[in-house]
Amino acid sequence: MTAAIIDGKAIAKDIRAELKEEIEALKQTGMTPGLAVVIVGDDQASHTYVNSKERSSKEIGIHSEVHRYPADYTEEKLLQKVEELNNDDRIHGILVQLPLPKHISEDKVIDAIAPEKDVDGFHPVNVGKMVIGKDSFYSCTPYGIIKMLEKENISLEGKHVVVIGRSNIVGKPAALLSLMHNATVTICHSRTKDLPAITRQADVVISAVGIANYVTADHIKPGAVVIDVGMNRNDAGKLCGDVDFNNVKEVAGAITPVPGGVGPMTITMLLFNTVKAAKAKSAK
Ligand SMILES: Nc1nc2c(c(=O)[nH]1)N[C@@H](CN(C=O)c1ccc(C(=O)N[C@@H](CCC(=O)O)C(=O)O)cc1)CN2
Repeated sequence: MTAAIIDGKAIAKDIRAELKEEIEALKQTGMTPGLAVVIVGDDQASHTYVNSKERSSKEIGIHSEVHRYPADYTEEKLLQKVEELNNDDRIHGILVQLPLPKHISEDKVIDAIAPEKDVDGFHPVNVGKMVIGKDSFYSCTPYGIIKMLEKENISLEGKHVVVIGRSNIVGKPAALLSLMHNATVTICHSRTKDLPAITRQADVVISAVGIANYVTADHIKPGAVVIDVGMNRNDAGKLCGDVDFNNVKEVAGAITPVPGGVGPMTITMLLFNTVKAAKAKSAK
């Protein structure tokens, strides 16, 4: 069997086109969704992601602001900036790019963002709502996985989803969102014993461990769906996921590539959440 390749780029493009139309309609009512992105420090990959967020926002008509600060910017000043953006009526979504420099507490900064503007879905209020199955802003990468499966007509109802990784940003929300879609969910992590024995029971494997070639063909039940969230560099410096793609695709029923799988959905769901925040504001 050779797996169907799930094209995240194409799905992201379709969703962005839908959002563009929705924004045009919102603009007719006098509402322009606004997104503020804050970045501290000089991590090159983070700057690339932020530039992409700015470009993607503008392409679909979102008012976009990026606030760039040097690595020695203080926590106090950053918290003040967040407060200013919380009170800015043109801004419906606020995102602080992670990771932050070590001297700044990510928790403090995330907690300072108004939950109704937390388009990253990282604030404890939004995480708590998700845990109890309520609508909220969901973390963009796992939400992107769910949207991607929906667009591919892959239902999670009654399926066994095995998530590898327990981070607050990907692993835990991916598990909770799968549960919300009536999957039976297992979370595996670095202390899990006999991982392949568990993943081989899965109808859907979501890997978010950050180790190249961690998931091999013997981890996968024939025909299973394999979602690769990893972003690693191989020995040749090439971007690759957690999954041994060439061998796993011969066993799986469907698989996401890296690049071009889950990655493009992350920024798309940020745009989606920004439009959702703007609509919620205009409904008030
Ligand atoms: N505040 C946040 N910080 C971070 C988040 C986040 O969701 N919110 N996620 C990651 C980085 N990230 C967005 O910020 C992100 C990562 C990857 C991609 C992506 O499109 N990847 C492409 C490959 C890109 C390349 O060639 O390097 C792909 O997989 O196809 C988008 C966004 C950490 N920080």
